[in-house]
Amino acid sequence: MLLGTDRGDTLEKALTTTTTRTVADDDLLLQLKINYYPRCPQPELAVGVEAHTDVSALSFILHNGVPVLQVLHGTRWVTARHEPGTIIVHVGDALEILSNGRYTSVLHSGLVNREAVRISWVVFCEPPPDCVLLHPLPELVTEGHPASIGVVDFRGVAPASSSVAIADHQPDEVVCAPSCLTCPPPTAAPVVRDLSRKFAFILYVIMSKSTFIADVSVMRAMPQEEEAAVATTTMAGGKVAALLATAAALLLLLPLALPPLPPPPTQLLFVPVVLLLLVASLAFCPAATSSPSPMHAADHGSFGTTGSPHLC
Ligand SMILES: O=C(O)CCC(=O)C(=O)O
Ligand SMILES: [Fe+2]
Repeated sequence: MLLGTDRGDTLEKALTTTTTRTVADDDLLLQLKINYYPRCPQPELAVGVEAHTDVSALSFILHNGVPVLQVLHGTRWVTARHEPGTIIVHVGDALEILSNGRYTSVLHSGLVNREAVRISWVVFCEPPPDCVLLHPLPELVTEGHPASIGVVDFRGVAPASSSVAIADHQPDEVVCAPSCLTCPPPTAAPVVRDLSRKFAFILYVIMSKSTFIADVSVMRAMPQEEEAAVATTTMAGGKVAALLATAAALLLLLPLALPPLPPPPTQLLFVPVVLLLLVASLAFCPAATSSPSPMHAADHGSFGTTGSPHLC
């Protein structure tokens, strides 16, 4: 034991002696808590587990090696070493009290990682929750080392004079890594991607409809004999419009293929809008002067080249 065999026995006895009875060694409570820290795209904005000390005597942390555990060392937060195949052991509040501050309970917190999920299995070794009263061991209270704290109820009702933070979970509390975990709200990227998707769809529908509407209007406006030529022209124009519409849709869909970070390519939205305007102008505002002959209509190649003043 940490304080030597004799004191170890004394500590153990203190941990298992209640106000009403003396309990056996195996009455020491071992509580298992499993923490799951999801990946987080912006770890600097998130907290996995807030800074706290464990109320236990000792905590044993089995971890999957993702180094997120922070420990206050003097005045600096340092990342605890996460050696593969090792466990991390924390001194908790109960041991700090019993040892009269010779061991100090570790203030620690958990961050989250951008790339990796962190999982930890923590075993808290604690006195039985019912009615154990903790106080510094008399052997460790001397003139030069007065009691750092009076008697405290392990349930966490620490007297005001207590220098020890009775923090973290209570023995019978349902522990809560996920609810302690706060990940920042989604960045704008997914929102923009979602908008892009909707916008692309709407745009595509508008494009196909406008092509269709233009075609029908053209047909209505044309004399019978020009219909065949105009149909050819419209088809050629329709192809250009369809191409432009597809390009616009592709540009809008592009953000979907991009990773969630870095920042959203908002400016991309302008390109399809310009294309849309271009197509619209081709569709609805053909050059007023162009009056293609049946022979050359197809050569103009511009969408909706009808020469019809009705459309513009
Ligand atoms: O996940 C860890 O390494 C620490 C978890 C912790 O501090 C706790 O559960 O009390
Ligand atoms: Fe902890």
